[in-house]
Amino acid sequence: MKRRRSSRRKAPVTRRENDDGEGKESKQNGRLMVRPNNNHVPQNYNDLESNFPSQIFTHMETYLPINMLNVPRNDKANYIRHILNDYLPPQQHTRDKKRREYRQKILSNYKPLHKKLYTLDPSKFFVPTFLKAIKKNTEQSFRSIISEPSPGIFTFEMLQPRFCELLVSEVENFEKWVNATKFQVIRPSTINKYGVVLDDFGFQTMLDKLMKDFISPLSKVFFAEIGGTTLDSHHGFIVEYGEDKDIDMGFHVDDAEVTLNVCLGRQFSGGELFFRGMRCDQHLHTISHPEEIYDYFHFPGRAVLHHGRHRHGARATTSGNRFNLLLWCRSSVFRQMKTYKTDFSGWCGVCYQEKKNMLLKSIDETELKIANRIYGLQALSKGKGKGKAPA
Ligand SMILES: O=C(O)CCC(=O)C(=O)O
Ligand SMILES: [Fe+2]
Repeated sequence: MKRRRSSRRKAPVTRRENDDGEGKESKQNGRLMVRPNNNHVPQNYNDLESNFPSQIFTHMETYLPINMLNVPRNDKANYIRHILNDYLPPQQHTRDKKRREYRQKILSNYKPLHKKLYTLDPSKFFVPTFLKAIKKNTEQSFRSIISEPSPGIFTFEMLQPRFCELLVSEVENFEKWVNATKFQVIRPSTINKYGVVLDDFGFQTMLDKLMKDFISPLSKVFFAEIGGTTLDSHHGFIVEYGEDKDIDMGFHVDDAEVTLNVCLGRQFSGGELFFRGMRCDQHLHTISHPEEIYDYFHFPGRAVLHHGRHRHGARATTSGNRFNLLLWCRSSVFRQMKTYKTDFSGWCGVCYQEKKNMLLKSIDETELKIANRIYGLQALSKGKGKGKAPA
């Protein structure tokens, strides 16, 4: 089974070298206070060009030493950036810089076909049922539009047909530009030969809003245990299938905590998603149980929301063309916490079974101990009875 990775970044699943590395590394560049200064109102860093989400800067500002709290914003940003950079391996600095340059090259040369797609307009993008449920923002309102045909797989009507049509034509226009200019385009992941990364040609802000305002409310309810409450970055792309495109997608897990997958059309047959249960890293290659087997048929405008570690693949698109919008939503907090954990019984099918078996074993052992004890006591009292002198 493959682990799908975007060509943009590797899944940071490796454990940090030493547990108190934070303090040691930070000392070289700057210190943070142990507790935040709750009286200080931090500044907004939304417009900052950085490898890290802007909220991290706002959050970390409250931990700055007192003499740093009121210096110019740029100085604070640099101070924080230095500390954060200690956590990035040097190769990633270079990788991120290259990616920024790559994006800049596209942005200054590619002319969008439908500019209105680049700013999220809920009334034009989403179907009314979806909008209404998100506005209400309750588990009940979500459940009224969502079905869960198999545990952890949520499906619902999401995108308007017109929006799907326009997005597909924008993607085709981008592909046309790539071909005409012979631009060396980076595909969405290590597996795709076709498809485009939306974040690379201007959709970053729109997709960020999509994640924050429309996917996070759902993931907070349905994926709280796997980082759904703290989504803070994304990788957004389009996959393209058909005779002259990718045919299918092998069995894999996504480099995401929560994956949104919406079919944009057009006409096609085949292309079903097959799911085979959620697994942690350690149990990625274990067999599936019958109750974990589920096949999903794509339908234009309809979304599937699932855990990134829910093993899946896509069967061959046997005729026509299929375009799907994928948003891999990630949580840096969850990933950091995950490195200190070994038990994922809350969602990994095998961890769950192992924990259950251990529990059953310990119940059996306790019962045996109790039985032995009772038996011992009975034997003792019988023995005492025997030893009694007859009256
Ligand atoms: O083709 C699909 O619908 C699934 C694509 C997918 O799983 C992915 O891109 O990670
Ligand atoms: Fe996937």
